[in-house]
Amino acid sequence: MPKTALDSLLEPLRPYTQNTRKNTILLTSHGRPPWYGEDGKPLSDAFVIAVAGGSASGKTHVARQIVQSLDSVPTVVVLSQDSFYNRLSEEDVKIAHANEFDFDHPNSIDTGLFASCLADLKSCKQANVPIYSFSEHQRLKETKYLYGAAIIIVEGILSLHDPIMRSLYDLKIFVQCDSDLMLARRLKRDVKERGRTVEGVLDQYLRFVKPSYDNFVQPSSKFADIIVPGHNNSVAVDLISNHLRGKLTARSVRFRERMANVDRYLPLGAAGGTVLEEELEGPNLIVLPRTPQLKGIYTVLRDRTTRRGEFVFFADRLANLVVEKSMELLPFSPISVTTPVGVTAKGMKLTATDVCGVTIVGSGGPLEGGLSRVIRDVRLGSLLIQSHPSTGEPILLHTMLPSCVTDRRKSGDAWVFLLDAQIGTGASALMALRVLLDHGVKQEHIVYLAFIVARGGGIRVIRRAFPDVRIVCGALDDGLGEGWVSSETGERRRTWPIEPGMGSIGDRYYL
Ligand SMILES: Nc1ncnc2c1ncn2[C@@H]1O[C@H](COP(=O)(O)OP(=O)(O)O)[C@@H](O)[C@H]1O
Ligand SMILES: Nc1ccn([C@@H]2O[C@H](COP(=O)(O)O)[C@@H](O)[C@H]2O)c(=O)n1
Repeated sequence: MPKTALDSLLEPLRPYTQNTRKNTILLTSHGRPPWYGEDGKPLSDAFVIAVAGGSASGKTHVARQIVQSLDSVPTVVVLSQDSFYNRLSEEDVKIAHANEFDFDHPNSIDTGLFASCLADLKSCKQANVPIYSFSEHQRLKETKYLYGAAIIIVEGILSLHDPIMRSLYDLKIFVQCDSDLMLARRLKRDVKERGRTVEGVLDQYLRFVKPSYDNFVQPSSKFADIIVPGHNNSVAVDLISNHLRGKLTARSVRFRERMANVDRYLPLGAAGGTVLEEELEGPNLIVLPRTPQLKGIYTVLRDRTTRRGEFVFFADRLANLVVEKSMELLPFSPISVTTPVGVTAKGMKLTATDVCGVTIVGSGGPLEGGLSRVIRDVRLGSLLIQSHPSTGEPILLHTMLPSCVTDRRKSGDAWVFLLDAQIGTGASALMALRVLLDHGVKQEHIVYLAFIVARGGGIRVIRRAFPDVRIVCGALDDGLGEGWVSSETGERRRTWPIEPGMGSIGDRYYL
Protein backbone atom coordinates (compact mmCIF):
# COMPACT_ATOMS: atom_id res chain seq x y z
CA MET A 1 0.00 0.00 0.00
CA PRO A 2 1.49 3.47 -0.84
CA LYS A 3 2.58 5.54 2.15
CA THR A 4 0.37 8.56 2.83
CA ALA A 5 1.27 11.82 4.59
CA LEU A 6 -0.67 10.51 7.59
CA ASP A 7 1.46 7.34 7.67
CA SER A 8 4.62 9.49 7.91
CA LEU A 9 3.01 11.49 10.71
CA LEU A 10 2.18 8.33 12.64
CA GLU A 11 5.47 6.49 12.12
CA PRO A 12 7.27 7.87 15.21
CA LEU A 13 4.24 7.08 17.38
CA ARG A 14 3.95 3.39 16.48
CA PRO A 15 6.04 2.06 19.39
CA TYR A 16 3.86 3.98 21.85
CA THR A 17 0.50 2.98 20.51
CA GLN A 18 0.84 -0.76 19.96
CA ASN A 19 0.68 -3.16 22.84
CA THR A 20 0.54 -6.78 21.81
CA ARG A 21 0.19 -8.31 25.31
CA LYS A 22 -2.16 -11.26 25.32
CA ASN A 23 -4.46 -9.54 27.82
CA THR A 24 -5.21 -6.36 25.95
CA ILE A 25 -4.14 -5.01 22.62
CA LEU A 26 -4.46 -1.33 21.91
CA LEU A 27 -3.78 -0.47 18.35
CA THR A 28 -4.13 3.15 17.29
CA SER A 29 -3.79 2.66 13.59
CA HIS A 30 -4.80 5.80 11.74
CA GLY A 31 -5.91 8.42 14.23
CA ARG A 32 -9.42 8.96 15.44
CA PRO A 33 -11.74 11.28 13.49
CA PRO A 34 -14.48 13.21 15.36
CA TRP A 35 -16.81 10.90 17.27
CA TYR A 36 -19.26 13.63 18.39
CA GLY A 37 -21.48 16.20 16.75
CA GLU A 38 -21.58 19.99 16.84
CA ASP A 39 -23.52 19.80 20.08
CA GLY A 40 -20.40 18.16 21.57
CA LYS A 41 -22.27 14.93 22.36
CA PRO A 42 -20.96 11.56 21.14
CA LEU A 43 -22.68 10.59 17.89
CA SER A 44 -22.46 6.87 18.30
CA ASP A 45 -21.02 4.26 20.60
CA ALA A 46 -17.97 2.23 19.73
CA PHE A 47 -18.79 -0.91 17.73
CA VAL A 48 -18.44 -4.03 19.90
CA ILE A 49 -17.72 -7.51 18.54
CA ALA A 50 -17.68 -10.60 20.74
CA VAL A 51 -15.54 -13.60 19.80
CA ALA A 52 -16.44 -16.72 21.82
CA GLY A 53 -15.37 -20.35 21.44
CA GLY A 54 -13.57 -23.10 23.32
CA SER A 55 -10.12 -22.69 24.83
CA ALA A 56 -7.51 -22.65 22.00
CA SER A 57 -10.23 -22.66 19.36
CA GLY A 58 -8.51 -19.64 17.78
CA LYS A 59 -10.43 -16.68 19.29
CA THR A 60 -7.32 -14.54 19.80
CA HIS A 61 -6.13 -15.47 16.31
CA VAL A 62 -9.45 -14.33 14.79
CA ALA A 63 -9.40 -11.10 16.85
CA ARG A 64 -5.83 -10.33 15.72
CA GLN A 65 -6.62 -11.09 12.09
CA ILE A 66 -9.55 -8.64 12.25
CA VAL A 67 -7.32 -5.98 13.84
CA GLN A 68 -4.71 -6.48 11.11
CA SER A 69 -7.14 -6.32 8.25
CA LEU A 70 -8.68 -3.15 9.72
CA ASP A 71 -5.34 -1.36 9.57
CA SER A 72 -6.92 1.60 7.82
CA VAL A 73 -9.54 2.38 10.47
CA PRO A 74 -9.06 4.43 13.64
CA THR A 75 -8.64 2.54 16.86
CA VAL A 76 -9.26 -1.11 17.60
CA VAL A 77 -9.00 -2.54 21.09
CA VAL A 78 -9.05 -6.22 21.96
CA LEU A 79 -10.44 -6.84 25.42
CA SER A 80 -9.81 -10.33 26.74
CA GLN A 81 -12.01 -12.11 29.25
CA ASP A 82 -8.76 -13.34 30.85
CA SER A 83 -8.25 -9.83 32.28
CA PHE A 84 -11.40 -10.25 34.35
CA TYR A 85 -10.75 -13.44 36.31
CA ASN A 86 -11.80 -12.87 39.92
CA ARG A 87 -9.10 -11.83 42.36
CA LEU A 88 -8.18 -15.00 44.26
CA SER A 89 -7.51 -15.37 47.99
CA GLU A 90 -4.08 -16.75 49.00
CA GLU A 91 -5.80 -20.06 49.73
CA ASP A 92 -7.37 -20.19 46.26
CA VAL A 93 -4.04 -19.34 44.62
CA LYS A 94 -2.54 -22.42 46.32
CA ILE A 95 -5.49 -24.49 45.06
CA ALA A 96 -4.92 -23.08 41.56
CA HIS A 97 -1.20 -24.00 41.67
CA ALA A 98 -2.27 -27.53 42.65
CA ASN A 99 -4.42 -27.54 39.49
CA GLU A 100 -7.59 -27.86 41.56
CA PHE A 101 -9.23 -24.52 40.73
CA ASP A 102 -12.03 -24.34 38.16
CA PHE A 103 -11.19 -21.41 35.85
CA ASP A 104 -13.73 -22.52 33.30
CA HIS A 105 -16.89 -22.01 35.34
CA PRO A 106 -18.75 -18.70 34.76
CA ASN A 107 -18.36 -17.90 38.50
CA SER A 108 -14.59 -17.56 38.02
CA ILE A 109 -15.15 -14.33 36.05
CA ASP A 110 -15.82 -10.89 37.56
CA THR A 111 -18.65 -10.26 35.11
CA GLY A 112 -19.72 -7.03 36.85
CA LEU A 113 -16.32 -5.42 36.32
CA PHE A 114 -16.07 -6.86 32.79
CA ALA A 115 -19.45 -5.38 31.82
CA SER A 116 -18.76 -1.98 33.40
CA CYS A 117 -15.35 -1.65 31.68
CA LEU A 118 -16.92 -2.63 28.38
CA ALA A 119 -19.88 -0.26 28.86
CA ASP A 120 -17.44 2.61 29.57
CA LEU A 121 -15.32 1.89 26.50
CA LYS A 122 -18.41 1.44 24.36
CA SER A 123 -19.76 4.83 25.41
CA CYS A 124 -16.39 6.43 24.47
CA LYS A 125 -15.15 6.79 28.06
CA GLN A 126 -11.83 5.50 29.37
CA ALA A 127 -11.43 2.25 31.31
CA ASN A 128 -8.75 0.95 33.64
CA VAL A 129 -8.57 -2.74 32.71
CA PRO A 130 -6.97 -5.34 35.01
CA ILE A 131 -3.88 -7.19 33.81
CA TYR A 132 -3.85 -10.92 34.52
CA SER A 133 -0.93 -13.25 35.16
CA PHE A 134 -1.50 -16.89 34.18
CA SER A 135 1.64 -17.99 36.02
CA GLU A 136 0.52 -16.31 39.30
CA HIS A 137 -3.20 -17.09 38.75
CA GLN A 138 -3.82 -13.55 39.88
CA ARG A 139 -4.59 -10.02 38.71
CA LEU A 140 -1.56 -7.77 38.84
CA LYS A 141 -1.63 -4.53 40.85
CA GLU A 142 -1.26 -2.36 37.75
CA THR A 143 -4.11 -1.76 35.36
CA LYS A 144 -4.05 -0.92 31.69
CA TYR A 145 -5.57 2.43 30.70
CA LEU A 146 -7.64 2.20 27.55
CA TYR A 147 -9.36 5.05 25.74
CA GLY A 148 -10.56 6.02 22.33
CA ALA A 149 -11.60 2.78 20.66
CA ALA A 150 -13.84 2.97 17.62
CA ILE A 151 -14.03 -0.83 17.55
CA ILE A 152 -13.79 -3.11 20.59
CA ILE A 153 -13.26 -6.85 20.17
CA VAL A 154 -14.21 -8.86 23.26
CA GLU A 155 -12.60 -12.28 23.28
CA GLY A 156 -13.18 -15.13 25.76
CA ILE A 157 -14.56 -18.63 26.20
CA LEU A 158 -17.64 -17.32 28.04
CA SER A 159 -18.09 -14.01 26.27
CA LEU A 160 -21.51 -15.04 24.90
CA HIS A 161 -22.68 -16.64 28.16
CA ASP A 162 -23.82 -13.62 30.18
CA PRO A 163 -27.00 -11.75 29.08
CA ILE A 164 -25.73 -8.33 30.27
CA MET A 165 -22.52 -8.78 28.29
CA ARG A 166 -24.54 -9.94 25.27
CA SER A 167 -26.63 -6.77 25.41
CA LEU A 168 -23.45 -4.72 24.83
CA TYR A 169 -22.41 -6.48 21.60
CA ASP A 170 -23.16 -5.31 18.07
CA LEU A 171 -21.83 -8.48 16.42
CA LYS A 172 -21.47 -11.93 17.99
CA ILE A 173 -19.03 -14.49 16.61
CA PHE A 174 -18.49 -18.09 17.73
CA VAL A 175 -15.31 -19.91 16.71
CA GLN A 176 -16.23 -23.55 16.13
CA CYS A 177 -13.26 -25.87 16.36
CA ASP A 178 -12.70 -29.60 16.54
CA SER A 179 -12.17 -30.77 20.17
CA ASP A 180 -9.00 -32.76 19.36
CA LEU A 181 -7.48 -29.76 17.63
CA MET A 182 -8.35 -27.51 20.60
CA LEU A 183 -6.77 -29.96 23.06
CA ALA A 184 -3.63 -30.33 20.93
CA ARG A 185 -3.24 -26.55 20.61
CA ARG A 186 -3.90 -25.99 24.30
CA LEU A 187 -1.33 -28.59 25.36
CA LYS A 188 1.32 -26.98 23.19
CA ARG A 189 0.47 -23.43 24.28
CA ASP A 190 0.07 -24.03 28.04
CA VAL A 191 3.37 -25.88 28.29
CA LYS A 192 5.23 -23.31 26.19
CA GLU A 193 3.60 -20.05 27.32
CA ARG A 194 1.78 -20.61 30.62
CA GLY A 195 4.39 -22.68 32.51
CA ARG A 196 2.27 -25.87 32.77
CA THR A 197 3.15 -29.60 32.59
CA VAL A 198 1.60 -32.05 30.10
CA GLU A 199 0.00 -34.05 32.96
CA GLY A 200 -1.37 -30.86 34.54
CA VAL A 201 -2.91 -29.65 31.28
CA LEU A 202 -4.59 -33.02 30.60
CA ASP A 203 -5.87 -33.29 34.16
CA GLN A 204 -7.32 -29.74 34.09
CA TYR A 205 -8.82 -30.41 30.67
CA LEU A 206 -10.74 -33.50 31.78
CA ARG A 207 -11.87 -32.07 35.13
CA PHE A 208 -12.81 -28.52 34.22
CA VAL A 209 -12.21 -27.42 30.63
CA LYS A 210 -14.20 -30.09 28.78
CA PRO A 211 -17.23 -30.14 31.17
CA SER A 212 -17.44 -26.34 31.04
CA TYR A 213 -17.17 -26.39 27.25
CA ASP A 214 -20.07 -28.84 27.04
CA ASN A 215 -22.22 -27.09 29.69
CA PHE A 216 -21.61 -23.39 29.03
CA VAL A 217 -19.39 -22.58 26.05
CA GLN A 218 -20.84 -24.69 23.24
CA PRO A 219 -24.49 -23.92 24.27
CA SER A 220 -23.71 -20.17 24.05
CA SER A 221 -23.02 -20.58 20.30
CA LYS A 222 -26.79 -20.28 19.77
CA PHE A 223 -26.47 -16.55 20.48
CA ALA A 224 -23.87 -16.02 17.72
CA ASP A 225 -24.63 -14.08 14.53
CA ILE A 226 -21.75 -15.80 12.71
CA ILE A 227 -20.02 -19.15 13.22
CA VAL A 228 -16.38 -19.02 12.11
CA PRO A 229 -14.26 -22.18 11.62
CA GLY A 230 -11.29 -22.61 13.97
CA HIS A 231 -8.85 -23.05 11.09
CA ASN A 232 -8.59 -21.91 7.47
CA ASN A 233 -10.77 -18.96 8.44
CA SER A 234 -9.23 -16.12 6.40
CA VAL A 235 -12.30 -15.82 4.13
CA ALA A 236 -14.59 -15.48 7.16
CA VAL A 237 -12.27 -12.83 8.67
CA ASP A 238 -12.30 -10.87 5.37
CA LEU A 239 -16.09 -10.88 5.30
CA ILE A 240 -16.28 -9.64 8.90
CA SER A 241 -13.69 -6.90 8.28
CA ASN A 242 -15.55 -5.64 5.21
CA HIS A 243 -18.75 -5.50 7.23
CA LEU A 244 -16.97 -3.45 9.94
CA ARG A 245 -15.42 -1.05 7.43
CA GLY A 246 -18.88 -0.34 6.04
CA LYS A 247 -20.23 0.35 9.54
CA LEU A 248 -17.42 2.80 10.28
CA THR A 249 -17.72 4.68 7.00
CA ALA A 250 -21.40 5.21 7.71
CA ARG A 251 -20.46 6.78 11.04
CA SER A 252 -17.76 9.23 9.87
CA VAL A 253 -18.49 12.94 10.29
CA ARG A 254 -17.11 16.03 8.60
CA PHE A 255 -17.73 19.40 10.10
CA ARG A 256 -14.63 21.62 10.27
CA GLU A 257 -15.91 23.49 7.22
CA ARG A 258 -19.35 23.85 8.82
CA MET A 259 -17.74 25.24 11.97
CA ALA A 260 -15.68 27.71 9.94
CA ASN A 261 -18.81 28.94 8.21
CA VAL A 262 -21.05 28.66 11.22
CA ASP A 263 -22.43 32.19 10.90
CA ARG A 264 -24.04 31.20 7.59
CA TYR A 265 -26.20 28.51 9.14
CA LEU A 266 -26.45 29.56 12.77
CA PRO A 267 -28.37 32.82 12.23
CA LEU A 268 -27.40 35.81 14.33
CA GLY A 269 -31.01 36.69 15.04
CA ALA A 270 -33.14 39.72 14.25
CA ALA A 271 -30.75 42.15 15.92
CA GLY A 272 -27.85 41.38 13.57
CA GLY A 273 -24.60 40.94 15.44
CA THR A 274 -26.13 41.31 18.89
CA VAL A 275 -26.67 37.61 19.49
CA LEU A 276 -23.10 36.86 18.45
CA GLU A 277 -21.70 39.36 20.95
CA GLU A 278 -23.93 38.03 23.73
CA GLU A 279 -22.87 34.50 22.93
CA LEU A 280 -19.27 35.52 23.03
CA GLU A 281 -19.27 37.69 26.09
CA GLY A 282 -20.94 35.42 28.56
CA PRO A 283 -19.28 35.18 31.97
CA ASN A 284 -17.34 32.10 30.89
CA LEU A 285 -15.40 33.80 28.11
CA ILE A 286 -12.85 35.99 29.81
CA VAL A 287 -10.75 38.37 27.71
CA LEU A 288 -7.73 40.18 29.20
CA PRO A 289 -8.35 43.95 29.60
CA ARG A 290 -7.00 45.82 26.55
CA THR A 291 -4.35 47.83 28.35
CA PRO A 292 -1.60 49.64 26.38
CA GLN A 293 0.87 47.12 27.80
CA LEU A 294 -1.18 44.20 26.37
CA LYS A 295 -1.65 45.99 23.04
CA GLY A 296 2.14 46.43 22.91
CA ILE A 297 2.70 42.71 23.35
CA TYR A 298 0.16 41.88 20.64
CA THR A 299 1.72 44.37 18.24
CA VAL A 300 5.07 42.58 18.44
CA LEU A 301 3.50 39.13 18.18
CA ARG A 302 1.31 40.04 15.19
CA ASP A 303 4.15 41.67 13.24
CA ARG A 304 5.37 39.28 10.53
CA THR A 305 8.88 40.81 10.71
CA THR A 306 9.33 39.89 14.42
CA ARG A 307 12.25 37.49 14.76
CA ARG A 308 11.94 34.25 16.66
CA GLY A 309 13.86 35.29 19.79
CA GLU A 310 11.67 38.34 20.28
CA PHE A 311 8.53 36.35 19.46
CA VAL A 312 9.40 33.79 22.15
CA PHE A 313 10.10 36.52 24.72
CA PHE A 314 6.77 38.28 24.16
CA ALA A 315 4.80 35.01 23.85
CA ASP A 316 6.21 33.99 27.24
CA ARG A 317 5.12 37.31 28.75
CA LEU A 318 1.65 36.87 27.31
CA ALA A 319 1.50 33.27 28.57
CA ASN A 320 2.18 34.52 32.11
CA LEU A 321 -0.62 37.08 31.88
CA VAL A 322 -3.16 34.58 30.50
CA VAL A 323 -2.23 31.93 33.10
CA GLU A 324 -2.35 34.41 36.01
CA LYS A 325 -5.79 35.59 34.87
CA SER A 326 -7.03 32.00 34.69
CA MET A 327 -5.78 31.32 38.22
CA GLU A 328 -8.61 33.57 39.44
CA LEU A 329 -11.00 30.78 38.49
CA LEU A 330 -9.53 28.20 40.86
CA PRO A 331 -10.91 27.73 44.37
CA PHE A 332 -8.97 29.49 47.16
CA SER A 333 -9.68 29.55 50.89
CA PRO A 334 -8.53 31.97 53.61
CA ILE A 335 -5.51 31.12 55.77
CA SER A 336 -3.22 33.03 58.13
CA VAL A 337 0.57 33.05 58.20
CA THR A 338 3.10 34.63 60.56
CA THR A 339 5.44 37.11 58.91
CA PRO A 340 9.20 37.35 59.65
CA VAL A 341 8.41 40.20 62.07
CA GLY A 342 6.08 37.95 64.07
CA VAL A 343 2.80 39.46 62.89
CA THR A 344 -0.18 37.42 61.67
CA ALA A 345 -1.16 38.13 58.09
CA LYS A 346 -4.37 36.93 56.52
CA GLY A 347 -4.00 35.31 53.11
CA MET A 348 -5.39 32.80 50.65
CA LYS A 349 -4.39 29.26 49.75
CA LEU A 350 -5.22 27.28 46.63
CA THR A 351 -7.55 24.47 47.71
CA ALA A 352 -7.78 22.48 44.47
CA THR A 353 -5.35 19.57 44.76
CA ASP A 354 -5.41 17.85 41.38
CA VAL A 355 -4.59 20.75 39.07
CA CYS A 356 -2.95 19.85 35.79
CA GLY A 357 -2.27 21.15 32.31
CA VAL A 358 -3.05 19.43 29.02
CA THR A 359 -1.29 20.84 25.99
CA ILE A 360 -2.48 20.53 22.43
CA VAL A 361 0.89 19.59 20.96
CA GLY A 362 2.40 22.34 18.82
CA SER A 363 -0.03 25.18 19.37
CA GLY A 364 -0.31 24.87 23.16
CA GLY A 365 3.44 24.66 23.84
CA PRO A 366 3.98 28.42 24.35
CA LEU A 367 1.44 28.40 27.19
CA GLU A 368 3.01 25.39 28.90
CA GLY A 369 5.99 27.38 30.18
CA GLY A 370 3.60 29.99 31.56
CA LEU A 371 1.64 27.37 33.49
CA SER A 372 4.82 25.79 34.89
CA ARG A 373 6.07 29.20 36.03
CA VAL A 374 2.81 29.93 37.84
CA ILE A 375 1.95 26.50 39.33
CA ARG A 376 5.02 24.81 40.73
CA ASP A 377 5.50 21.17 39.68
CA VAL A 378 2.21 21.21 37.77
CA ARG A 379 1.53 17.86 36.10
CA LEU A 380 1.33 18.12 32.33
CA GLY A 381 -0.20 15.92 29.68
CA SER A 382 -0.68 16.31 25.95
CA LEU A 383 -3.03 15.63 23.09
CA LEU A 384 -1.74 15.23 19.56
CA ILE A 385 -4.46 16.51 17.27
CA GLN A 386 -3.64 17.14 13.61
CA SER A 387 -5.61 17.99 10.52
CA HIS A 388 -6.17 15.04 8.23
CA PRO A 389 -4.12 15.72 5.07
CA SER A 390 -7.06 15.32 2.70
CA THR A 391 -10.24 15.99 4.70
CA GLY A 392 -8.80 18.69 6.97
CA GLU A 393 -10.84 17.20 9.84
CA PRO A 394 -9.09 17.01 13.20
CA ILE A 395 -7.77 13.54 14.03
CA LEU A 396 -6.74 12.44 17.47
CA LEU A 397 -3.38 10.75 17.05
CA HIS A 398 -2.23 10.34 20.62
CA THR A 399 -3.32 11.04 24.18
CA MET A 400 -0.95 11.26 27.13
CA LEU A 401 -2.96 12.54 30.05
CA PRO A 402 -1.98 13.12 33.69
CA SER A 403 -3.04 10.35 36.09
CA CYS A 404 -5.60 12.59 37.83
CA VAL A 405 -7.46 12.58 34.49
CA THR A 406 -6.94 8.94 33.45
CA ASP A 407 -7.94 7.61 36.88
CA ARG A 408 -11.74 7.52 37.04
CA ARG A 409 -11.69 7.86 40.83
CA LYS A 410 -9.92 11.23 40.56
CA SER A 411 -11.05 12.81 37.30
CA GLY A 412 -14.29 14.22 38.77
CA ASP A 413 -12.24 16.42 41.13
CA ALA A 414 -9.43 17.30 38.71
CA TRP A 415 -8.98 20.86 37.41
CA VAL A 416 -7.57 20.99 33.92
CA PHE A 417 -5.97 23.93 32.09
CA LEU A 418 -6.30 23.12 28.41
CA LEU A 419 -3.49 24.90 26.59
CA ASP A 420 -3.94 25.90 22.96
CA ALA A 421 -2.63 29.16 21.51
CA GLN A 422 -5.65 29.89 19.34
CA ILE A 423 -9.25 28.92 18.70
CA GLY A 424 -10.12 29.40 15.03
CA THR A 425 -12.65 27.01 13.51
CA GLY A 426 -12.77 25.43 16.97
CA ALA A 427 -12.71 21.90 15.51
CA SER A 428 -9.57 20.85 17.46
CA ALA A 429 -10.82 22.64 20.58
CA LEU A 430 -14.09 20.72 20.46
CA MET A 431 -12.15 17.46 20.14
CA ALA A 432 -9.82 18.28 23.05
CA LEU A 433 -12.77 19.21 25.28
CA ARG A 434 -14.61 16.02 24.33
CA VAL A 435 -11.55 13.95 25.32
CA LEU A 436 -11.50 15.54 28.79
CA LEU A 437 -15.25 15.11 29.28
CA ASP A 438 -15.01 11.47 28.15
CA HIS A 439 -12.61 10.99 31.06
CA GLY A 440 -15.08 12.38 33.58
CA VAL A 441 -13.53 15.85 34.01
CA LYS A 442 -16.33 18.32 34.84
CA GLN A 443 -17.01 21.13 32.37
CA GLU A 444 -16.79 23.69 35.17
CA HIS A 445 -13.33 22.36 36.09
CA ILE A 446 -11.92 22.98 32.61
CA VAL A 447 -10.22 26.28 31.80
CA TYR A 448 -9.28 26.73 28.14
CA LEU A 449 -6.31 29.06 27.74
CA ALA A 450 -5.62 30.77 24.43
CA PHE A 451 -3.77 33.81 23.08
CA ILE A 452 -6.42 34.44 20.44
CA VAL A 453 -10.03 33.44 19.91
CA ALA A 454 -11.56 34.25 16.51
CA ARG A 455 -15.00 35.85 16.59
CA GLY A 456 -17.74 33.84 14.92
CA GLY A 457 -16.48 30.53 13.65
CA GLY A 458 -16.35 27.68 16.05
CA ILE A 459 -16.31 29.65 19.32
CA ARG A 460 -20.08 29.94 19.10
CA VAL A 461 -20.39 26.17 18.62
CA ILE A 462 -18.10 25.54 21.59
CA ARG A 463 -19.95 27.99 23.84
CA ARG A 464 -23.25 26.32 22.98
CA ALA A 465 -21.93 22.78 23.35
CA PHE A 466 -19.99 23.33 26.57
CA PRO A 467 -21.36 26.49 28.24
CA ASP A 468 -19.73 25.76 31.61
CA VAL A 469 -16.17 25.51 30.27
CA ARG A 470 -14.27 28.73 31.03
CA ILE A 471 -12.21 30.22 28.21
CA VAL A 472 -9.51 32.74 29.08
CA CYS A 473 -7.90 34.51 26.15
CA GLY A 474 -5.68 37.49 25.47
CA ALA A 475 -7.65 38.85 22.52
CA LEU A 476 -10.78 38.34 20.43
CA ASP A 477 -9.81 38.58 16.75
CA ASP A 478 -12.02 39.65 13.86
CA GLY A 479 -12.74 36.26 12.30
CA LEU A 480 -11.54 33.66 9.82
CA GLY A 481 -10.14 34.06 6.32
CA GLU A 482 -9.93 31.30 3.70
CA GLY A 483 -6.89 29.70 2.16
CA TRP A 484 -5.40 26.49 0.80
CA VAL A 485 -2.46 24.34 1.92
CA SER A 486 -0.69 21.45 0.20
CA SER A 487 0.51 18.39 2.11
CA GLU A 488 3.82 16.57 1.46
CA THR A 489 2.00 14.23 -0.91
CA GLY A 490 0.56 17.16 -2.84
CA GLU A 491 -2.97 16.83 -1.42
CA ARG A 492 -4.60 20.28 -1.29
CA ARG A 493 -7.10 21.23 1.38
CA ARG A 494 -8.88 24.33 2.64
CA THR A 495 -7.78 26.25 5.72
CA TRP A 496 -9.37 29.05 7.70
CA PRO A 497 -6.61 31.26 9.19
CA ILE A 498 -7.54 33.66 11.99
CA GLU A 499 -7.53 37.36 10.95
CA PRO A 500 -5.65 39.47 11.84
CA GLY A 501 -4.09 36.64 13.90
CA MET A 502 -0.42 35.88 14.44
CA GLY A 503 0.04 33.14 11.84
CA SER A 504 1.01 29.71 13.13
CA ILE A 505 1.97 30.46 16.73
CA GLY A 506 3.53 27.04 17.36
CA ASP A 507 5.75 27.29 14.26
CA ARG A 508 6.84 30.86 15.07
CA TYR A 509 7.62 29.86 18.66
CA TYR A 510 9.52 26.64 17.95
CA LEU A 511 10.96 26.84 14.41
N1 LIG B 1 -6.75 -20.34 11.99
C1 LIG B 1 -5.66 -20.85 12.56
N2 LIG B 1 -4.72 -21.46 11.82
C2 LIG B 1 -3.62 -21.98 12.40
N3 LIG B 1 -3.34 -21.94 13.72
C3 LIG B 1 -4.22 -21.32 14.51
C4 LIG B 1 -5.43 -20.76 13.98
N4 LIG B 1 -6.11 -20.22 15.01
C5 LIG B 1 -5.36 -20.43 16.11
N5 LIG B 1 -4.24 -21.08 15.83
C6 LIG B 1 -3.20 -21.48 16.78
O1 LIG B 1 -3.80 -22.12 17.88
C7 LIG B 1 -3.26 -21.69 19.12
C8 LIG B 1 -4.36 -21.16 20.02
O2 LIG B 1 -4.97 -20.08 19.37
P1 LIG B 1 -5.56 -18.84 20.15
O3 LIG B 1 -6.07 -17.90 19.13
O4 LIG B 1 -4.57 -18.34 21.13
O5 LIG B 1 -6.77 -19.54 20.91
P2 LIG B 1 -7.80 -18.98 21.97
O6 LIG B 1 -7.63 -17.50 22.05
O7 LIG B 1 -9.13 -19.38 21.46
O8 LIG B 1 -7.46 -19.64 23.25
C9 LIG B 1 -2.22 -20.64 18.78
O9 LIG B 1 -0.95 -21.23 18.81
C10 LIG B 1 -2.55 -20.23 17.36
O10 LIG B 1 -1.42 -19.87 16.63
N1 LIG C 1 -5.13 -18.97 36.01
C1 LIG C 1 -5.73 -19.50 34.93
C2 LIG C 1 -6.79 -18.89 34.30
C3 LIG C 1 -7.35 -19.49 33.20
N2 LIG C 1 -6.89 -20.68 32.74
C4 LIG C 1 -7.48 -21.31 31.55
O1 LIG C 1 -7.52 -20.40 30.47
C5 LIG C 1 -8.53 -20.78 29.57
C6 LIG C 1 -9.11 -19.59 28.86
O2 LIG C 1 -8.10 -18.94 28.11
P1 LIG C 1 -8.03 -19.14 26.53
O3 LIG C 1 -6.97 -18.18 26.09
O4 LIG C 1 -7.66 -20.55 26.27
O5 LIG C 1 -9.37 -18.79 25.98
C7 LIG C 1 -9.60 -21.48 30.39
O6 LIG C 1 -10.00 -22.64 29.73
C8 LIG C 1 -8.90 -21.79 31.73
O7 LIG C 1 -8.89 -23.17 31.96
C9 LIG C 1 -5.84 -21.28 33.40
O8 LIG C 1 -5.41 -22.38 32.99
N3 LIG C 1 -5.28 -20.68 34.48
